[in-house]
Amino acid sequence: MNDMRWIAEATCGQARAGHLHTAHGVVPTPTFMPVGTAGTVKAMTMDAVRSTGAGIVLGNTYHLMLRPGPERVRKMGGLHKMMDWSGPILTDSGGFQVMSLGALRKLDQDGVTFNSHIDGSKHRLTPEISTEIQHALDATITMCFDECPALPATPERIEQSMALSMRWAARSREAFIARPGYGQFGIVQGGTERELRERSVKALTEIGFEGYAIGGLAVGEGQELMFSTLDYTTPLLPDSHARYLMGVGTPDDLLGAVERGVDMFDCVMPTRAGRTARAYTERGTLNMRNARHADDLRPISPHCDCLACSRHSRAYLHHLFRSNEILGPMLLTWHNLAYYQRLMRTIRAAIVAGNLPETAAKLRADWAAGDW
Ligand SMILES: CO[C@@H]1O[C@H](CNc2nc3cc4c(=O)[nH]c(N)nc4cc3[nH]2)[C@@H](O)[C@H]1O
Ligand SMILES: [Zn+2]
Repeated sequence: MNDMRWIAEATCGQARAGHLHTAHGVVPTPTFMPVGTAGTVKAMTMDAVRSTGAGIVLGNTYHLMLRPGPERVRKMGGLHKMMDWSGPILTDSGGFQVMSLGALRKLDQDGVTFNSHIDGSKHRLTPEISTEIQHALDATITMCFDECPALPATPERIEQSMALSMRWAARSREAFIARPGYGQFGIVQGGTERELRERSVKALTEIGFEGYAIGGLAVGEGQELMFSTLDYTTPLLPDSHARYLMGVGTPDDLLGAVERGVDMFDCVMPTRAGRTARAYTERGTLNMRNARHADDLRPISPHCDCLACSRHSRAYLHHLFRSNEILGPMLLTWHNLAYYQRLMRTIRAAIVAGNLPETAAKLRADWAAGDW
């Protein structure tokens, strides 16, 4: 097999459908990656994740390096065997998690020194260390080690941070060990500053990667600014490579980002919502703790084949969450991930059929129509 590659199948406006060919299998895009932060998609067995139709999952270098640690992951046969997932795994590089999780951290030109949020122990991440850990984890897709500046930030701060991330991208690429079917993605930075985004894309495409991520977004800037940043950033990226929008998003975010040329997504929303009684459906979201569900014998969604919808009722989910039963978060996480995968399949089919505008209008109308 050659290096990992994304092969286009169809376009509809800026939107693209294609396949990501990897050493661990082929993934149809657009695709949504369930978040498996610490080597588990929270509240899900991997059989359940597979049943939703997920093709690729995400892991986090930051969490896995702290616990169980790369050496123990290796002793368990590597991340794929440890998790019971033979498909592709994309690992984030740790910088974002350090900045958003690490209690105490010191950023310097060479990397980041931080104390574990678990036990306070001292650790260091650099482009080389992060890339080596991702290699030890046998990540199918390795992410560059970057710095994602917290917003709001001055254009000067964004520019300094982007320039640092581009230097770190070159060092990450230098440390990457190329293997057939494996790849490394560069991460575009530059906040919501058009000229900085353009410079970042130029720097990354001159280095050359198997795919490109758009970072520095979904950090509180809001959907309008995220979309306007995508409007001028995705068209600058090579048509022949996969594009991954990090940390996004709601169903409406996913649809709008696919319309702007994005192929890959990851977000904690469907799994986090599943644990907090929030159900995603074709008609918007439901709070399963709400008393109005107490006697409702209908499934969460009539269009869903997940275990919650095929075997149980809204009344049962309501009962489970009111009783704080562990089965509640399990079933609702399963449902939310099944909904996200069904949504991506619907969007993908519309791109291939050439009717994404009509399908998008129907999706938005249904979300606005409210519960059945
Ligand atoms: C605002 O909600 C919080 O934010 C996260 C989602 N938003 C997000 N933006 C990201 C940007 C980057 C980046 O620039 N670089 C790297 N390496 N990884 C990233 C990961 C990201 N995730 C969720 O954790 C959620 O809790
Ligand atoms: Zn369901």
